[in-house]
Amino acid sequence: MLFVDKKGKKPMSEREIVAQSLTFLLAGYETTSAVLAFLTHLLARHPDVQTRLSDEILNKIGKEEITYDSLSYMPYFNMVFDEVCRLYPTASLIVTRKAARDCVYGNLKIPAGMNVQVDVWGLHHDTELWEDAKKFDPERFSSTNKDKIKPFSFIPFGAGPRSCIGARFAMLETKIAIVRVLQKYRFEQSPETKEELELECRGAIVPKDGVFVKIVPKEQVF
Ligand code: HEM
Repeated sequence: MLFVDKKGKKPMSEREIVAQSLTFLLAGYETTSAVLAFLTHLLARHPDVQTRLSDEILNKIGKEEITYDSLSYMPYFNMVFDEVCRLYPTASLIVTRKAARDCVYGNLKIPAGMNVQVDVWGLHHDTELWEDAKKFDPERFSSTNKDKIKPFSFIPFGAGPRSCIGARFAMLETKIAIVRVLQKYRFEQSPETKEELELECRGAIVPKDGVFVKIVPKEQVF
């Protein structure tokens, strides 16, 4: 990537390399770290979910080294990850588009050239789309329930040709981090653990004062 293009001809300029690196750092760092923070908080608050996730890790990986293959089939992890991204779509403010032509939706006119922002947060918390929308419930994404989700009502990584290029990578990073910890420890609530997190927007939507949980060694380290 650094020195030649796909056909092995024109090298990337230094400016292009810096731009790509910055995009990956900015788009990829804060978003994933926020998801990890939200996930940690929710696991501490929902020990039943954490136990099921730990059991999946124990069954699929146990004390073995993590590999790409061992991470690829973890259906419960995927459900938990999706539900965290539904409740806390950290990058919901960057899903924007410029109208290519005049459009009319009901009473709303959108002239060509207008910038439009998709209200991802609103979609993910809409009580007409999600039953008990505030509840953390990974079962919404089980193989039987998933089909009931309306198209485009769940878009933590955006949608279409300009959707997040790092979505699979983000999921993989999150899995590696969480599997590593849950192989040996569990998350528990501490006196500082908040019931409702305060949020702030720093490009990504993040927990305002971080999250507080206890990390306790498992009695039986496997
Ligand atoms: C959980 C973590 C992440 C979330 C929630 C997230 C979310 C998003 C969203 C919502 C968009 C806009 C998509 C659209 O407008 O339709 C986006 C774009 C993008 N993301 Fe991510 N992202 C994450 C992680 C990453 C990672 C790890 C990378 C790279 C290593 C990355 C690189 C990018 C890039 C380059 C774009 C711009 C794509 C384009 O304009 O074509 N993201 N991301």
